[in-house]
Amino acid sequence: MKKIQIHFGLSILIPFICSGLSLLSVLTGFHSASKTAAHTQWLGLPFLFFPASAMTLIGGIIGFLMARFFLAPVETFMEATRPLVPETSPPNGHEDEMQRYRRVFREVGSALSRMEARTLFPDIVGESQSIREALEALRKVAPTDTTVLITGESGTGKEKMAEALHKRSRRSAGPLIRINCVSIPDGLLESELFGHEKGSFTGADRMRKGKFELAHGGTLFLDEIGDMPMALQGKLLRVLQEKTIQRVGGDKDITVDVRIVAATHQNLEKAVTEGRFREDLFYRLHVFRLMLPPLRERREDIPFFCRDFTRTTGVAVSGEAMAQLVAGSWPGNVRELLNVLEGAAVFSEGGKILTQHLSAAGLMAAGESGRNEAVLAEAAVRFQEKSFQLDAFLKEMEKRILMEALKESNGVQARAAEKLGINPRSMWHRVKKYALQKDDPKT
Ligand SMILES: Nc1ncnc2c1ncn2[C@@H]1O[C@H](COP(=O)(O)OP(=O)(O)OP(=O)(O)O)[C@@H](O)[C@H]1O
Repeated sequence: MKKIQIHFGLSILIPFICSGLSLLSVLTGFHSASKTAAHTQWLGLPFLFFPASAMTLIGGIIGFLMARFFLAPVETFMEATRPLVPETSPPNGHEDEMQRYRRVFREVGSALSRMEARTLFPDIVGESQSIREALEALRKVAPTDTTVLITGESGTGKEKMAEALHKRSRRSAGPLIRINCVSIPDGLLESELFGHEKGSFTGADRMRKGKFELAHGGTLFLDEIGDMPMALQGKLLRVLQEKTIQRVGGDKDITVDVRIVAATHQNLEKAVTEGRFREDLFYRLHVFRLMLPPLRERREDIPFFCRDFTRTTGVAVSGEAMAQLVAGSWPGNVRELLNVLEGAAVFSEGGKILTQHLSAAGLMAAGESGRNEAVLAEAAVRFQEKSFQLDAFLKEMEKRILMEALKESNGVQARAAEKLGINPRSMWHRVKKYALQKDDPKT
């Protein structure tokens, strides 16, 4: 920067020096003329000034051009790139700058990979932080052959994730074979997994391939792995290590090329400590873990499920019904939500789902314990609406809470007041303010 300033200064100084020198020559000429020549020589003085003014002018033009077309752009460029290339590098300043750039690059990078994950898995609904993280993890692990363990309560989408994983893997052209370890009787599970030779047990009248062989070149989804009998866990571990199987009643090793994705709603760590699950198998499966939280912990996804439901069925969900869905407790998670929507759509006769259709479809009101959580969740959803008005929202909530307390107290205001921790007089005022007597005949 200093260099540029010196250049810029010189471009102004040069014309001044030129004009100074010319003025000096004029004055010298003037001096000699006044000493030696006649008065007529004074007439020649304007001609002496002429070269001086010309030189000043030319110097000025050169200086102006240098500043305008050469130095100024360079200076502007230096100014623009100054933060990238610090002139001086004070230890802390430099470090901060680098940290800032690293952070920006990191943020841009992670935003891009999140966007990529979203576009890679269009079937997975949800925009909550946990779903975004799950999709990002899926994006990373899908193209590898790593064993994946998916955990989460029933209905949280474990199988859905396994399908998405297979679709995005190198094995997508191969089969995705599912087996539910809990729904098959213990005695049959081994033959289901590894197949059997003809005559190996009563009823085995022909050779049958097991799920491992059927999944060759693809993915085997072992659902409810936590419920696999201990004896079979050992055999499964051997297969995972050696990548070969033996059919029941057979002695030939058959090589299988299978990627394992296992799922469970159980707490496997606990099962290991309680001796119900083999520790070595747990570590063999636990290479990459995907944890799906229950729907009640990601209520912000519910409007997205409703939107997806409307997109696929054409049945809209009213704002009030949506609020009620968001407030639900959903022990059956996404499966239950989708069932309620489907049932409500039947009651709505293909129109718009209203709150009465939800109750008809069996949606229970949020229980005592979930109420606060539900109110907060509803606030969070409504807050996203453009027309959100805090005062109106708070009034609506107050009215709903008062009604609820009155209902629970059989319309006895003093009891309702006690429940709500307000004095009876304040209750009376509020009941009057919202004209609750009119709405609730019990009061
Ligand atoms: N994120 C999601 N996006 C779209 N659909 C989902 C999502 N999560 C779950 N579902 C749907 O919810 C239903 C239940 O999901 P899924 O069967 O995958 O759950 P699960 O955790 O495997 O249940 P279970 O443990 O009982 O086998 C399915 O119809 C599935 O398509």
